Amino acid sequence: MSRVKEFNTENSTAGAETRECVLEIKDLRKSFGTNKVLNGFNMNLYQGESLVVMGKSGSGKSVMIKCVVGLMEADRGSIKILGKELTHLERAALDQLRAEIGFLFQGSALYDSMTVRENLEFPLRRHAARMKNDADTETLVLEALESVKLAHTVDLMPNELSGGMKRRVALARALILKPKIILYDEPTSGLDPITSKEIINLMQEVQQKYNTSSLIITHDVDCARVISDRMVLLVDGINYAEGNFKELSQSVDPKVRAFFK
Ligand SMILES: Nc1ncnc2c1ncn2[C@@H]1O[C@H](COP(=O)(O)OP(=O)(O)OP(=O)(O)O)[C@@H](O)[C@H]1O
Repeated sequence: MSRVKEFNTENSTAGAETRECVLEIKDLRKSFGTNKVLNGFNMNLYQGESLVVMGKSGSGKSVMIKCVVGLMEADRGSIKILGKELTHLERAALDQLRAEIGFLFQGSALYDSMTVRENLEFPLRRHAARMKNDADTETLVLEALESVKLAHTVDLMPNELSGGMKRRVALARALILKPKIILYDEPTSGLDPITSKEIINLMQEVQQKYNTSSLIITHDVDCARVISDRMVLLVDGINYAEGNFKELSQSVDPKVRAFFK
């Protein structure tokens, strides 16, 4: 019997099964010595949806993301991205697949010694082959910056930008390869409520414009409420509960309730 508590009423996963699964995680396990961090984690991200994964500090969210992007090797389990099993891929194929995933890391992670333009050109240079038939670099850089309403900052240095602007430039950089999936790691952390709202609005806009699927790791209940089509709660190393925000926030299970206090 499944251990997962599914809150599967109304529209949470309705229709999800008929959509393409762009990221499928099955029975993911990762331990460090005796510390069993992921203990059979399962998750599906479907085309076009915004899936929020919430877990308390130290629950293994970053470990899960690192396994997905290939920065960490899982002990067991399967990760399929766009139908391709990660563990079976050679380096070149893995690199190609990585170009299908955009990341927005905590703290933006822009290169401080590069201009905004150079920051955005960086992934284009790394994946030059992917973009060879596309518009020229300048057009792509400006298009990505326009999507986050910051085309006028193209020649500025990161230290000339506010925290919220840096986050938006980082989002533009994540978008520049036109990825099918975007992974957001705590997209609103360290931002004030108004700037957080701006970022959330932009995340929704780019989702529509670029037709991406989003996996969002966050502690921010307000962010989860606004952005999630569906949520997975990571507790005790597993996908403990799944459902939409309304369903989960009305749960009587103490482990689920703890997220919404
Ligand atoms: N390289 C590592 N070596 C040993 N233990 C690790 C390593 N990386 C993570 N861990 C352990 O795995 C557990 C989960 O860490 P992780 O960073 O995934 O938590 P998290 O849910 O992302 O937390 P936070 O919300 O605070 O960022 C922690 O107990 C951490 O100490």
